[in-house]
Amino acid sequence: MKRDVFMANEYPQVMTIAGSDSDGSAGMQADLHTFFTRKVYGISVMTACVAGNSYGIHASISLPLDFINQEFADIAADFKVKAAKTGMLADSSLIKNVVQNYKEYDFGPLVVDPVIMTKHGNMLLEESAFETLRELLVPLATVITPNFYESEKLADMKINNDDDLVTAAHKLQQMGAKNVVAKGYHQDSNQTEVRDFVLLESGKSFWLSAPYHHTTHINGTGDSLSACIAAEIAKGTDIEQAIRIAKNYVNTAIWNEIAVGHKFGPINHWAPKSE
Ligand SMILES: Nc1ncnc2c1ncn2[C@@H]1O[C@H](COP(=O)(O)OP(=O)(O)OP(=O)(O)O)[C@@H](O)[C@H]1O
Ligand SMILES: Cc1ncc(COP(=O)(O)O)c(N)n1
Repeated sequence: MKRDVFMANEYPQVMTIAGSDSDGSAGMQADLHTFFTRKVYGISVMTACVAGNSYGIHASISLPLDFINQEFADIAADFKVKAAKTGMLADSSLIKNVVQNYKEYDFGPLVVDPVIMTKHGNMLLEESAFETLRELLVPLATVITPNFYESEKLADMKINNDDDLVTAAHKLQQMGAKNVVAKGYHQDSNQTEVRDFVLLESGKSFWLSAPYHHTTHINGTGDSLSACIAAEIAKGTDIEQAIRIAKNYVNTAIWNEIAVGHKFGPINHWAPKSE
């Protein structure tokens, strides 16, 4: 039987630094589903774990900082990570620890998904850590992907319309994030469209819009969007194209629902065509 030999550069290595979500729909599990279907090799630094299911999150713990340091050291000693993303970082000490490790090793461009609260209202980051997030992590972001609520918190302003979202994106860029994907509001059952505002390092900006899908299966959309951007960057795709590919990827995964869980379900990572 002929054996195929896959060269190292055919499978770029991408790292998620995130929390585990036991129901598989969001967090690190959504990142790894995304990496797998985008044909990159997924590596994971687990920071925290939440226990939950499609009804909600019921418990949460952070992993010891020494253990997280060891995860980073082991990965750096053996792998060539081409890009990474962050997800749930729980508190200020964890953010500082991740930032310190990221500065110590070379893990390539960083996509920051500034996870603060799930779309069902569970807080995944302590309020006292918002300032640490702004000061230490935002400036490391090659791309930052806040949802509507996270843009309000990080930019410290109320967002009532498109102009406000644009202002918030500029504020995040002034804080040091190179490229910003400020995701628009999508909780209104009367809306027909979702719109995300993209502000690139060059100053170019544009809106990415898609039809609004009425569904309860949107857990992990933000995780998957940021993971797909990191996967594309690792493959060498330019930032604008990586963002466009990721938006299409998530959109297709939302529109092709799978019946998993009884309440708020996952998106379908198999639906988008993989390249
Ligand atoms: N119901 C929907 N219909 C169409 N697109 C959607 C819907 N919900 C989310 N999206 C899209 O999914 C992408 C992820 O955005 P979202 O605001 O859900 O991120 P998030 O809140 O960070 O997600 P997460 O819940 O994983 O933290 C955005 O491009 C958004 O427009
Ligand atoms: C560990 C972890 N990280 C991130 C999310 C985002 O959640 P959602 O998609 O429900 O907003 C989550 N539920 N769990």
